[in-house]
Amino acid sequence: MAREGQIVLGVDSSTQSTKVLAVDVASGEVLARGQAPHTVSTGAGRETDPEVWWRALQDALGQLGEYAARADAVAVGGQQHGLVVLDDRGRPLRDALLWNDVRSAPQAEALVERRGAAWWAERIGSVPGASFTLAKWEWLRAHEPEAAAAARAVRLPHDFLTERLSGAAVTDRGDASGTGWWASSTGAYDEELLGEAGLDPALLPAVLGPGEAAGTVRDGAGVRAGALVGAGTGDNAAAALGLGLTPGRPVLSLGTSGTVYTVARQRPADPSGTVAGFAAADGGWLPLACTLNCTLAVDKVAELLGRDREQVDPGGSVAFLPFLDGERTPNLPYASGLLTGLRHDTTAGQVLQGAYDGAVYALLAALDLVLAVDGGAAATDEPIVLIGGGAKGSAWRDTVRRLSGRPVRVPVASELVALGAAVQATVLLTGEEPSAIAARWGTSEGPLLPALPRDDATLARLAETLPLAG
Ligand SMILES: Nc1ncnc2c1ncn2[C@@H]1O[C@H](COP(=O)(O)OP(=O)(O)O)[C@@H](O)[C@H]1O
Ligand SMILES: O=C(CO)[C@@H](O)[C@H](O)COP(=O)(O)O
Repeated sequence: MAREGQIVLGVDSSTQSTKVLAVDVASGEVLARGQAPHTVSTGAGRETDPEVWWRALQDALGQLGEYAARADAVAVGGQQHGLVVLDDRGRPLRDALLWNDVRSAPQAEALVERRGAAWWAERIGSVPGASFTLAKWEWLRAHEPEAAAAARAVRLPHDFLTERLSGAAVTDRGDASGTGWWASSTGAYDEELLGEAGLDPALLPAVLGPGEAAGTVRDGAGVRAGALVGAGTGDNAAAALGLGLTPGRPVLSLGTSGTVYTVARQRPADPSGTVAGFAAADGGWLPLACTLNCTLAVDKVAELLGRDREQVDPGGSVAFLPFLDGERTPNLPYASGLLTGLRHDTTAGQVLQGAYDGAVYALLAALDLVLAVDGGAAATDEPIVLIGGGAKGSAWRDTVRRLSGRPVRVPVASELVALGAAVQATVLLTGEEPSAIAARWGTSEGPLLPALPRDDATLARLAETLPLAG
């Protein structure tokens, strides 16, 4: 039972920033919020110093006024897959290799080649691509063997922060399932794969079950010492908790990454590699497809065109694949952007609309495969739940409606990842099911935008440029 006056903190440590919400446990009211930016390297790789995340967390906590010092529990949702290597005092040996760093593509290809995609899908639950932590570990072994050999702890981004808060070396099944070395078929680390990777299992965090606590906040960590600390989870799994997501309801998240997912009763095992078979934080499954080029790619195109991101024009004949960072879905890590179909009468606004269309096309093509995990695509009148920073934009909303032909629900509650972490923290206090907390807080309530007629002409133009199974 929720007690009057109890407060939880939910943290979202994602690619571009850390966001923290202070939430009233009884009502779900957001009492205060804080946000601080991260720096991500540019060029061939994508790296961030984990100390940047810790400083951003402290900065964001400092913006909560009295609430950090009054919190009863805290949990961290974090960007998935990133490789954090630490020395024996918990200090980063080098900057973290992030999920959107495609330098590890050759290592991912070699891993898949060695066992075959079907083996990975069946045993691990996902066919590893460049984003997976295992491919990053192999990249590190190949390019910086001294850093790999010096590692005394290997963590994911959210584990790193949970450990700084609580001193506990723990993770959860949701984020562990994005490593490539946690097998969804057994619910445990795959010691055979770890052996092949030369990675001592003793360097990895313990995997906590749903509802288990990591421990309590230690002195000087920026949150009331003694407050309970949740296991945390990956950011997409956290958002699913935050929404109280039920099987068959599709979510589309527009952030640095684009993701489409649902929760499923059946364990996903897609040998095509399009659908990652992640575990959900509450014990179920989280089939998910992820793109590398979403809001940042579209914002870059707007900048190149000298336009505001909302200045789009309808119509025209372009097909634009905005794969500026290489791409993960479809698996084209060496790709770059492609623009075709330009005419004398093409407007800059149509080119910008083309970038939105290309980004959303790649996501929607994967949606049917995501929904098929539980045995069939959901009814097309089932609304897509639209979240992430991009969901605030009209051009994004209209593009998803036009290319999906489905209604779209935009929850009023922004920051679903941080809210999901707050739900996980609340479980520690009240013992409720996460879905009951999300329902009590009304997290998925928001306007329902009606379906628009599906724009088959644009979809056909894109499919002609790049056919995608869907
Ligand atoms: N009002 C808005 N309209 C459209 N897009 C927005 C708006 N505000 C923020 N964004 C987009 O949201 C993105 C950040 O989304 P977010 O989900 O916070 O990212 P991440 O979780 O990956 O750090 C930015 O890249 C920006 O393009
Ligand atoms: O790699 C994935 C999912 O597999 C990404 O979704 C990351 O988890 C990063 O998320 P954002 O920073 O874009 O929220």
